[in-house]
Amino acid sequence: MGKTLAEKVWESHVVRHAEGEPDLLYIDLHLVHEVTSPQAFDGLRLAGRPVRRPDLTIATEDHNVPTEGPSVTEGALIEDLVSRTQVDTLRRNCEEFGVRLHRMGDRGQGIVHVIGPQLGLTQPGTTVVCGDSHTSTHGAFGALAFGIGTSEVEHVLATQTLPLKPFKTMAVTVEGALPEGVTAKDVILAVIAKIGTGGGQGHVIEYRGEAIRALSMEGRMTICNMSIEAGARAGMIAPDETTFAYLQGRPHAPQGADWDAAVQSWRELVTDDDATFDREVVIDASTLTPFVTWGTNPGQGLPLSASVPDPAQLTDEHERVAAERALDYMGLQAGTPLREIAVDTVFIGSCTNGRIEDLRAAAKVLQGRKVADTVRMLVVPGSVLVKQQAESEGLDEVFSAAGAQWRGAGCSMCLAMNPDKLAPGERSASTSNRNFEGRQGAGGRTHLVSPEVAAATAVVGRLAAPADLQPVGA
Ligand SMILES: CC(C)[C@H](C(=O)O)[C@@H](O)C(=O)O
Ligand code: SF4
Repeated sequence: MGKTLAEKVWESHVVRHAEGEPDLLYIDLHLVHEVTSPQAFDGLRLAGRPVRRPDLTIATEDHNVPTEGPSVTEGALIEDLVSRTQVDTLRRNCEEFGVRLHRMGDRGQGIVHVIGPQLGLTQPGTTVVCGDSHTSTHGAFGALAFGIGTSEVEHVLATQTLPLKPFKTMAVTVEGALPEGVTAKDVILAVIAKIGTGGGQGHVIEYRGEAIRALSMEGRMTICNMSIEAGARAGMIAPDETTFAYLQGRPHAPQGADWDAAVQSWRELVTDDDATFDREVVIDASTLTPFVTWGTNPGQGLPLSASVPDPAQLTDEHERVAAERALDYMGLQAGTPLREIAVDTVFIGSCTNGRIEDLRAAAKVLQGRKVADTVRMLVVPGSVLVKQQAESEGLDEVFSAAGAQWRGAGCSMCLAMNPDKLAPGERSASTSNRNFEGRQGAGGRTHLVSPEVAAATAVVGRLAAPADLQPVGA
């Protein structure tokens, strides 16, 4: 019987298989950041072990870094003591164990899931792990990419292998072409709303179909990034010409004859025609529209044209209670049109939507327009290279002229581990991936949106799509 893409990558990495035991898989790339690595390095130290493959391990500072102020512009110490300790600990660990680290201020620094692809480290058919749930992002290249816990981080540091339990396979096929103005973010928010936050549990999702094939690599990363929000272990997209074109010439991509050989083998990385999936979901792309969340999990989303749902109409008891609680936390009334929800903060950034195409899309909406007086808008590039690219295209000037704040690279307001936070009761439209209670700051309220919707929302002051805006100059 044929094999799925995920099964092919898995099987090519098994270094030990024994009946009734997890397979031991070889890991090609281990990404490290400051939050989930300290105890792992402590464990190595205690056991007197080195890092087995420092050359396959790469670290960056992202979650705890401020995105403005002297620590960004002048290399001053991070003011917050907890954040400073985390970052300093990573620096000491990387120094001691010989791991490459992209520190604040380096050209290569940025969010862990932005820098791997950007450097050409993330390649088709590889296994990629990181102590971070959004490692699924790298699956956009046809890599099998998992988030792991801190004890697993230690295992990979020590052995470059990882015991993994078998997974189930799921296909999400998005058929047809996306309508004008509908983005990768809208697709994945719609997928999660359809299958639920537990819908992918235990599965590796492969995204397929014409609408997925038509996406750029960055759009594909946005989709795979949020697989974890559907409960999946990983998300994948088979590599194709788009993938190869993105990778070619990147610092760590193969070169010359090696490149040709690599592309030839990468072409094999497709699900066989006669392979079967444990579960299949089909979505008609033509039915999709800009999508926003109204609740406190990423599955509580609806088309922007809809209204806040009435929990009383939900038949599932669990869903009803969750919706009631979400509306209470979010300060929303059932029946309110989503377009009437006013926000005070707009955040563009994160490993979901902090890449150059996201910034271009937002700048295109803001060009010649102004952010509403009632809104503060943060635009945070996912990496220093994204920042430099954006500046070379003049995007920073578009953002600044519109009244948005142009920041340094990092996770920023995606999660409240650095100074970029919502105050209690504040409401954001955010291009990040999680809208949990307190995610962007205690008491903060988050609506997940695409960069285009975020930018239009900043202009209007209420949830809006670019199509809702007056033409510039009108
Ligand atoms: C801090 C880290 C462990 C966490 C994750 O695993 O995803 C963070 O990146 C997040 O997005 O919530
Ligand atoms: S940007 Fe957000 S989701 Fe991505 S790694 Fe950072 S905190 Fe996690």
